[in-house]
Amino acid sequence: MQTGIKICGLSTPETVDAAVAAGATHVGFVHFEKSPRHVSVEQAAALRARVPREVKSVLLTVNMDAVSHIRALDAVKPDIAQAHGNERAEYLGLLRKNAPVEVWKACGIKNAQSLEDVKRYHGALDLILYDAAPGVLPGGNGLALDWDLLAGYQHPVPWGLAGGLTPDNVGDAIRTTRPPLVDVSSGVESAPGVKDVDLIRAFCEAVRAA
Ligand SMILES: O=C(O)c1ccccc1NCC(=O)[C@H](O)[C@H](O)COP(=O)(O)O
Repeated sequence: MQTGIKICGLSTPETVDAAVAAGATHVGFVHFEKSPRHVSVEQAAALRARVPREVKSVLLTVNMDAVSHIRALDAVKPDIAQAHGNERAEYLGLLRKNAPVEVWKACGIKNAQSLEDVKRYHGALDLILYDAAPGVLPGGNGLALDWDLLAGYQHPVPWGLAGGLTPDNVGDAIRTTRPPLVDVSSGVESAPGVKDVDLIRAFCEAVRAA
């Protein structure tokens, strides 16, 4: 099956259109003020409105209070809410009950124990996104996790691979871990927060060629 492609941290109409044209299956908007990719709820709603129905939109947040989060989801109307902080399973369950979205949880993977630790979320989410452990930011740091930890792992829930992926290494990542979905942010940027349409295209081509 073709690997899904999520281009995350898009903040301009041009790069959203480029990601869609390049064949991304998911586009992500980061609503987190400390991020160089931050967009306001209003900006995220305007970007989301450009996305055709066959491409899924993701609103990424970090440790937001539940009421503001549900309000933001209501305004942006993404297909998916991606929680990228220390949100608990109960919080994800609350979102699932109160917003008409899939709920994804990003988890930093340091070692084999991390894979055990994320089991606490099973049952409370629709997809788990394995990322590198947090760096300066909770995500979007361009850091890769140890792909060998995922090689041959029997995943109990739907999952995706994030962290340090680039057009040059995504083929190796796919061959090693066989992910249903890959997620990239800084690997398709010319500077933090500045997406590069040529890199977006190259990334999508590399995924399809893998
Ligand atoms: O991208 C950000 O700035 C960000 C900030 C806070 C939490 C998460 C963030 N991004 C998460 C993503 O979905 C990234 O695509 C994922 O962490 C991979 O990032 P990268 O290693 O830069 O490709």
